[in-house]
Amino acid sequence: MKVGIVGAGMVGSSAGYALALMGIVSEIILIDQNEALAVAQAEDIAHAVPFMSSTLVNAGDYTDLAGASVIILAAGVSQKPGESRLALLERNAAVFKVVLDRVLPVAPDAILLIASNPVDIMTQITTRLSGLPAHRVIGSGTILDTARFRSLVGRHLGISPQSVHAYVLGEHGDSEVLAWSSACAGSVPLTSFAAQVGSPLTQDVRATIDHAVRNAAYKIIAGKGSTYYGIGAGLARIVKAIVHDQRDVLSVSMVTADATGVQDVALSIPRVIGAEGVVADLFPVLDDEETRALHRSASILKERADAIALA
Ligand SMILES: NC(=O)C1=CN([C@@H]2O[C@H](COP(=O)(O)OP(=O)(O)OC[C@H]3O[C@@H](n4cnc5c(N)ncnc54)[C@H](O)[C@@H]3O)[C@@H](O)[C@H]2O)C=CC1
Ligand SMILES: CC(=O)C(=O)O
Repeated sequence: MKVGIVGAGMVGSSAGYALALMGIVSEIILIDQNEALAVAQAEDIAHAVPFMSSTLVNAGDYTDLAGASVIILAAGVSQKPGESRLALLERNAAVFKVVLDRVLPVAPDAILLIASNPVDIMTQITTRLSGLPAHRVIGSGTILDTARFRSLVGRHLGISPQSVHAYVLGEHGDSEVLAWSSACAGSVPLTSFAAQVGSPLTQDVRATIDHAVRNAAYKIIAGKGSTYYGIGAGLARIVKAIVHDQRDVLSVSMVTADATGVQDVALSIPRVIGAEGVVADLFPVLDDEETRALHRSASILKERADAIALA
């Protein structure tokens, strides 16, 4: 099973590193307009392989993507400190036009997995430009925000994040929605679990967690310039669900026919992921405030996606 990665910067190389350590694919091809960077990243990652797996890791050009099952698109610019994801739109849309022109002819059957920001709108643009069915163009969406949410709730409750079943919905960005009302720990509603373990989820606790999840990227970028380990692992997790046809429920972005009354908009909800890409959408039960917030998030994304000219 071959996976291509276009954009061998911090995010692309972190995804390649996570995939190589997991050993779930046979071959990884790294491509970048900076060829020397792609070669160096591939060689560095390949040197980790003997400790963990037998994945072949190489730099290549677009023709090497032939036969790839999944292609991760992580090319483009990233945020400067204080800059929003949406501010990257025009620059990364231009990069994707160039990249897709090279990717699609050689790998028409690959599932495209988008990481570049603003990831929801890049997913919408890629769906439009590629002509592929929406379920084969997946944005990493809120997979990372969901991980951040689960991590903080798990710490508060003193349990593993893997026992927290909670999702972040909507935009991977400022308008995202933490779905508290449907969240569980184990099989117990979160509020009840929190009371049982003596760590109640007060309004203050919720506000602190919401702020930390929503602003995690800004904080990390201010401290070290960019974020990459979290999304690298998240991208590898999505690839695993695809290549093993795992039917995992993950919060990812995809063009969605109707999201709280907003039509044809790419955003995240929990979705079932398997070999064909997204095989089912799962609309969580939300309270009124969360529904309003998701509608607002969908409207923001739809407006920006409709406004971008791709000619
Ligand atoms: N979806 C998510 O949760 C996250 C998304 N990101 C996004 O991922 C993207 C990449 O971020 P980083 O890896 O930190 O940036 P980076 O600057 O380290 O890497 C980007 C790479 O893209 C390459 N590139 C640019 N134009 C290209 C083209 N036309 N063809 C081929 N390669 C090209 C550059 O040479 C560079 O190596 C950004 O848009 C960033 O905002 C970052 C973190 C999390
Ligand atoms: C940069 C980014 O999108 C993140 O870390 O969430």
